[in-house]
Amino acid sequence: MWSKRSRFFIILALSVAFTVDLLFHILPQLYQRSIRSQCTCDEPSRQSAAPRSWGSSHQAGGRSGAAQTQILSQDSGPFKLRKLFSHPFYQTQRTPSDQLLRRKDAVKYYSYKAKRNNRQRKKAQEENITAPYYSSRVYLNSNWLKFQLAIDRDALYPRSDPLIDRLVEDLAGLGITEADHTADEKALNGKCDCKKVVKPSGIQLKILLKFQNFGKATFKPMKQKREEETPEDVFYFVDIQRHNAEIAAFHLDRILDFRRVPPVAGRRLNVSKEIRDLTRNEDLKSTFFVSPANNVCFFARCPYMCKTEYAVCGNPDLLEGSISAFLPDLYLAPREFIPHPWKRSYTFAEREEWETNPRYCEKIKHTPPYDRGTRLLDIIDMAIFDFLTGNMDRHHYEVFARFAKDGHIIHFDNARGFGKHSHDELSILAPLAQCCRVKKSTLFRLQLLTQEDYRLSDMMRESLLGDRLAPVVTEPHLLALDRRLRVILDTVQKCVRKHGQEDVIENDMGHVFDGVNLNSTSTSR
Ligand SMILES: Nc1ncnc2c1ncn2[C@@H]1O[C@H](COP(=O)(O)OP(=O)(O)OP(=O)(O)O)[C@@H](O)[C@H]1O
Ligand SMILES: [Mn+2]
Repeated sequence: MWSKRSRFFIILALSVAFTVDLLFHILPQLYQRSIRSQCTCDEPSRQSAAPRSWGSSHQAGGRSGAAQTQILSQDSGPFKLRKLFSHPFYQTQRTPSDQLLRRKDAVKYYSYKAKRNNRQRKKAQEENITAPYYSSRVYLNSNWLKFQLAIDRDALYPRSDPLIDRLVEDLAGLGITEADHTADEKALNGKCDCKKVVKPSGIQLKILLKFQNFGKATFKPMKQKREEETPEDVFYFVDIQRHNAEIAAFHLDRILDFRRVPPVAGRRLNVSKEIRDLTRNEDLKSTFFVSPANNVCFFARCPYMCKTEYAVCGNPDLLEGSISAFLPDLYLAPREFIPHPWKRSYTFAEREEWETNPRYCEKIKHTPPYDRGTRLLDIIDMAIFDFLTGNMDRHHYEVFARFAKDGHIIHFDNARGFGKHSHDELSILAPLAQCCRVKKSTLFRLQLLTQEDYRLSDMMRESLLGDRLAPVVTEPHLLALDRRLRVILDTVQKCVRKHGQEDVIENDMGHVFDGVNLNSTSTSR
């Protein structure tokens, strides 16, 4: 058998092997496990983990502290939301609607643009910029194109389609290939050849992002922390834009079943690597600087009011913001830009007619495009939506030109909502209060959202947990939604008392819910 000496060496070798295993495998694993059990796990890196979206897989990941704890405590995702979306009020079928785009035209147009981009790539490489190559394989099957192709006369996206959740995941996680000023900022600098210039965008800073799959989006950076309320003396037209309001508005619009806000996701960008290094726009590049606190900052270059005081800064590079999916290019789907009939005066002293004339709605009712179809009712839906968020900045609205008077309104630009949770701005409800009209479908859903099992604040809380920047808004803002919902329903009730149900409630649901007693879903709780 083995000598004493070789037995000694075998034991020694085994002890060394065990010690190595203990030191380098067992202990680190135990340590990791103990950390994981306590950690509030910060968001993992951008590309490695797309945010968990409610429509797809339901494991918790990519969440920060409080939000993650909350998700883990609810076994498998958004019970309440799923229950809401399967309620009969959310199942009504409309007749198949007109699509906005013809697939053939869209594919031809984007293929042309991809080819043009590929040609520019060559030039860019000569300038030492790495530009991406777009093959049709990259974009023909992508969620942004599917989203654009699904837009129809009734809404920007279909109900309960997992496509939207996948698109939101893309917005929050896909690799960015290029950054630029948005078209309206280019127009201000005289560099836009676009036929349809929208309007000056003042001090608001937005960035156009292009993704690796040829999709596009607008990024609005964080300017105000979630916890800050807009000070009382600030006028609505100089109020700051809030990225979290853009995100929350998308979720609210979906919960109300309007589906008129383009999909939005929250995301933290590395402003050096994902904006400065990826832009070929020298103007944009030149607005970057390092702050005294060593943070990377940049600002909007525009003809008035844009100085470094209005800059946004990363920490030191990371900056959170909202990313909104692009609607089809204006070449494919031109939009009309229409002044809002209840727009506010954008001066300190002047008043608009709707503020002084109690019969203003009568006049509007007889003015095209409000004299037929659902446009006026859509404006009232938008007033309800804006009252809930507290957004007073609705000066214009946009519709797809192709649908003319029959198309839905697009709820663009919701960044001035969620400013004050402690104040309900009743004047936003003027279209409803003055016209005393509301769609039955809207009213039914609003009433449903006051019920214990479907409470609006609970729906919003749950829905927003799906965003990477959760919690997107603070608790008082969520509770304000319930309070404001009651104000809306009280306004409708007053109208019904004055004019009768027939005159106030527009039956857009056919006879399916004829048996439902509006009072059985009453506002009082
Ligand atoms: N997701 C999008 N897809 C396509 N176009 C968009 C999108 N978001 C914004 N736009 C266009 O850009 C315009 C300005 O956007 P938005 O109002 O959100 O920015 P803003 O900085 O608040 O501008 P403003 O100060 O003019 O209100 C919109 O009216 C719309 O025409
Ligand atoms: Mn705006």
